[in-house]
Amino acid sequence: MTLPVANRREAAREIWRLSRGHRLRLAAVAVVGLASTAVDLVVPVVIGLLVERVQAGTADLGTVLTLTATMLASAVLGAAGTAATIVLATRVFNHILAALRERLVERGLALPQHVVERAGTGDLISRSSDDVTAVADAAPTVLPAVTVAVFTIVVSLGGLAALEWPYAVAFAVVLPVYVLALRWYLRTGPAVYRAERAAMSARAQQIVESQRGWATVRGFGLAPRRHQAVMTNSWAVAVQGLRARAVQSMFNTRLNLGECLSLAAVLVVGFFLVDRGASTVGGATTAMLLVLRLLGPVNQLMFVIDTLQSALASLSRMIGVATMGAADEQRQTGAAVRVRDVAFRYGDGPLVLDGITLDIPAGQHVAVVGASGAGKTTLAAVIAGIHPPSTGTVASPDRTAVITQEVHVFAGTLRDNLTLAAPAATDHDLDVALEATGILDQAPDGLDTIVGTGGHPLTDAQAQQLALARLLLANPDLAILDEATAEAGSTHAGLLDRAAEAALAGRTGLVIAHRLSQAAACDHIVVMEHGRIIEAGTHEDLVAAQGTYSRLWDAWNSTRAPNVDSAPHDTATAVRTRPCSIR
Ligand SMILES: Nc1ncnc2c1ncn2[C@@H]1O[C@H](COP(=O)(O)OP(=O)(O)OP(=O)(O)O)[C@@H](O)[C@H]1O
Repeated sequence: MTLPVANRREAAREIWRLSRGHRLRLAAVAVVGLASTAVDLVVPVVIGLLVERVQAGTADLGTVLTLTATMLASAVLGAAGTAATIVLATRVFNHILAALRERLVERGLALPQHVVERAGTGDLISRSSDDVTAVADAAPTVLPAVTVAVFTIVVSLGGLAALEWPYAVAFAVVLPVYVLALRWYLRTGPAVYRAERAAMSARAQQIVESQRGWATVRGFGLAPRRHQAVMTNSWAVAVQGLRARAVQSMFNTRLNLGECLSLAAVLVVGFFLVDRGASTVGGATTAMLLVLRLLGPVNQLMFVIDTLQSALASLSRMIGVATMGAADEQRQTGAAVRVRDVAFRYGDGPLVLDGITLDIPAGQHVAVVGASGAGKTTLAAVIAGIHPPSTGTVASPDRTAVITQEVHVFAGTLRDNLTLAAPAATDHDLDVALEATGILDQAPDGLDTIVGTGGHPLTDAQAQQLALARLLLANPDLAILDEATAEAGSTHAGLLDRAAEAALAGRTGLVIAHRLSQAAACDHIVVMEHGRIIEAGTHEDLVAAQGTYSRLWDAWNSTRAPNVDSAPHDTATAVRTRPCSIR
């Protein structure tokens, strides 16, 4: 599933909305642009006059100098006006584009994780980089060019008609050639540009994935395969780029044909008019110059439409994300969790969760146990809102924190690492959290202890404690501990269990329990097998029921050493990696 692309109407509506507050400036861009174009058109008229005077033998030095000065003045004024138009337009569009980019980034960051995962982060990155650049490059030239071209066409056609109507007709007869060229281009161009952009997105995705997973790529010797994939994508970009350039050149050929036909038409008409005395040579000269003057902006308009098409394709992709609904599929329920008849499958794969119904009342702690692959982590992810259920409904607290085995320690002080979760927390708050999770006495410089790369080394268990302290500070309504203490050795397991207990106290909790002592400490336990809940109840109920849990409990008791924390992990082995996330 890719991220959405806005259609033309949605894009226009969003641009109009973003232009609020800049409309006066936009009007100024149009006025200055139109005025400078009008001034530019003085030149052909003056040259025609000059030709007439020379032909009539009335062109004295004074007349020539006056007309030349008029032409120079209009050329300078026209150039200044065009420059002013470009500066004004650039400013206005930069403001609009900045607002759009902000919205894009804001929406992109707020997108549910599963949406980004399915679409690929490369697509999102490409939209906020390649597409923004494409639009930014196009914006300052498009508006002035369109304004100038439209005005020039209207004024020049009016001028031709005022000279002699057949001139205007001669040009108008050729206009369908341009219209047909444009229609062909608009039909062909956008799809080619979109394909080019999509290929660029796919390439970005491949590169991002290879860079992010470099450790895996190296570890499994996947470099040649990744390299091949990037090569294939780069080739696709090149092929799509060639197709786009081919379309451009076919368009140019059609424009050249239009240019040639319009000049020929006006020349032929001019010849007949002058021959019959219906027009002067000066008039015919002005007509030809007006047509020549027209061709520039007409071609410019066509070329801008080319850029415009490309920019619009990018703009539609940006607006598609910027206007994505903020709706979170999950319903919120205060601090309780309600799961109803949930089924889930990864892509087109088999059902991984099937008919799951579960209630976690506010403030209660539920443990999930089961063999590896039973679906425990998937259930936690569905409840956390990381994956939407395939069918059924999930209602869970808005503020949910998930801790997995993979905890990231940022380079910096313990204080830096903790204030990530609660920027407004005081040192006292941080100390309390560190103390509750038992890490404070292991930090030589207290909150100022430097950790992360090059700093005081933290064991995996200490990193877990740090994550639990962050969770305490973030103070979510629901804490999901997915294998948070699974890998702790005998010395640390007790510490981690106590840290987890402190982190869960006073909030709703879902614990993927690997040591059954963890499960026994919870209010309620569900046992999963092949994506289904096969048993549920309190520890005592389940032990008394003599079912799967009871067998697991006996096995676990028989293998554990006198120190309960030294027991092996008995219900699951695989470790899933997902960063601690707080919604
Ligand atoms: N991203 C994924 N894409 C496809 N299948 C997946 C994915 N993640 C998990 N699975 C499959 O879903 C099933 C349930 O996996 P899950 O990790 O939820 O089980 P688990 O009970 O948490 O196991 P463990 O304790 O080993 O983590 C397994 O068959 C697993 O292979």
